[in-house]
Amino acid sequence: MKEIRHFIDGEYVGSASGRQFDDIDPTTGTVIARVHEGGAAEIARATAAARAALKGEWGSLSLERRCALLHKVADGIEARFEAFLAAECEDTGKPRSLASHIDIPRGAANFRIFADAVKNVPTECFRTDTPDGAGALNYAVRRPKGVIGVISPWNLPLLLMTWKVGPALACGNTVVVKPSEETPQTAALLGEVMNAAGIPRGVYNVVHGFGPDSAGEYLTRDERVDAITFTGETTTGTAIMKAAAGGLRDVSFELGGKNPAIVFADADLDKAIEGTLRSAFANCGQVCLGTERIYVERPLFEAFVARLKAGAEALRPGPSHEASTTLGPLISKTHRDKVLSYYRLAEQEGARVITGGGVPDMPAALAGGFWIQPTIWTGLADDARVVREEIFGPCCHVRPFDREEEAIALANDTDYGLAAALWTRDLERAHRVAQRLEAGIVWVNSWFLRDLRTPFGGMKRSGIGREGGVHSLEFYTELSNVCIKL
Ligand SMILES: NC(=O)c1ccc[n+]([C@@H]2O[C@H](COP(=O)([O-])OP(=O)(O)OC[C@H]3O[C@@H](n4cnc5c(N)ncnc54)[C@H](O)[C@@H]3O)[C@@H](O)[C@H]2O)c1
Ligand SMILES: O=C/C=C/C=C(\O)C(=O)O
Repeated sequence: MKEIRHFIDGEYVGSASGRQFDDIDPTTGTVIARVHEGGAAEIARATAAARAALKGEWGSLSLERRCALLHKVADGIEARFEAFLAAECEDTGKPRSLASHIDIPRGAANFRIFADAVKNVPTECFRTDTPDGAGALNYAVRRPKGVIGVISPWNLPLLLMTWKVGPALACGNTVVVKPSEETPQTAALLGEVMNAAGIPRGVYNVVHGFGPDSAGEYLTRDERVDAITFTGETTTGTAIMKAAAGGLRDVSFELGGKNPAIVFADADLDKAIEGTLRSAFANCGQVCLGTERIYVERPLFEAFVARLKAGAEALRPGPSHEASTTLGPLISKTHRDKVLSYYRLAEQEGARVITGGGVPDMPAALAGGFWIQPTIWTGLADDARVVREEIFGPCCHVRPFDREEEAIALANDTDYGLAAALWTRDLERAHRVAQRLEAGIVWVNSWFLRDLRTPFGGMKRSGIGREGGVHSLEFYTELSNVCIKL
């Protein structure tokens, strides 16, 4: 049985308590590894190592050298592409075709983009007039924030963890990562790549465990942590904010969503269907940017629903490695029970089930997996819980609209504000509507098309702050202003 240990101060270590938990394969429900559960002792060791590294070789490296090392980390991920791909697919059950195009390549990209950005983003300088006429110079300088606590979710484990670790290290910080208890493997594997790349010990640390009363909560309360960057559920964000408040630690939150798509009658139907099938069902609907509410202009509504139904029913559940697999399972039995409870709720709330609504028949070898049918509903009221609450599964509700103003009001009628998609050939309308949608990211005639230099994050209950490009540098550094009297 594989054993997954913490990575602290450049070494793999077990838990002082000896406590361990199971890592489960979501395609079969079988145990694939035993994982050490970190507690206060492991968090203390990791944060001490991270603090010490700031004062050691890492803290005195030149910017050029630090960025060169981060490119070597990216090289290391690419050199061990198959190992990362196998680990990610084993932990999540997602199709290899998905992880090989999205998750693992972005693991490397998240180091490269910030190793380059940090060298090319200027800080401001002002020449200031003074009464004596000699003037003064005011210029800003960036310094690392210190030790960053990184808490990441299970849906895109390597991508979302490195989306935080990349910029944090590029800015000269050190990190303590608490990956999701559901998906420990790629965070652990990255420790080997860090050592091989020559990243000094203590710069990258990983402590496995859960949230409350476990590694996650201890990390958010540790006095040696200077800031917390978290990706996960909105309710968890609230708990972390309370824990971080004690030490007045800065937070960056990427939280939940209930993202809308608006499809106008003039949209390219083929493109709108292709994009919406991905945004509703990719990663078995476990993407925070995914679409769970779809609004279609009435003349196109019936045709759109029919095409979406056909696309959903063409998805093939199966093991990650099979090329024919286009739909993986949900991450856990607990999460599947949650999504199935919404499937039942939808019918109680009066939904018309266009397709799905249950669990597919799977071959005996996969019968223990957390499989679920992609599901499409129509006919629900705008205040139905299924239309308002994040489900985080392969399901969506489709509703017709008649006027542009109505579509904007419906799309914005949510407590969240993470992402939105808009499909129309009328570019004036695209600009007009996109700028009125209350979402951090709006895609027009596309979805999940990512430029890592752009601001990324949500408003309302979808998050605090933006990361991406210069926005990550804003969070992972402290700015000082120096005023020189000339
Ligand atoms: N906005 C984004 O970019 C984004 C991206 C991916 C996922 N998400 C959201 O994440 C959720 C799914 O992921 P999840 O189920 O892993 O989320 P989650 O909030 O249950 O857990 C996320 C991480 O937080 C840890 N955690 C839980 N409680 C904690 C606590 N009290 N203190 C410290 N750590 C704690 C977990 O162990 C895990 O590592 C969905 O709501 C999804 O929308 C958002
Ligand atoms: O499930 C949510 C996906 C988030 C994706 C990113 O954070 C990204 O593409 O940088």
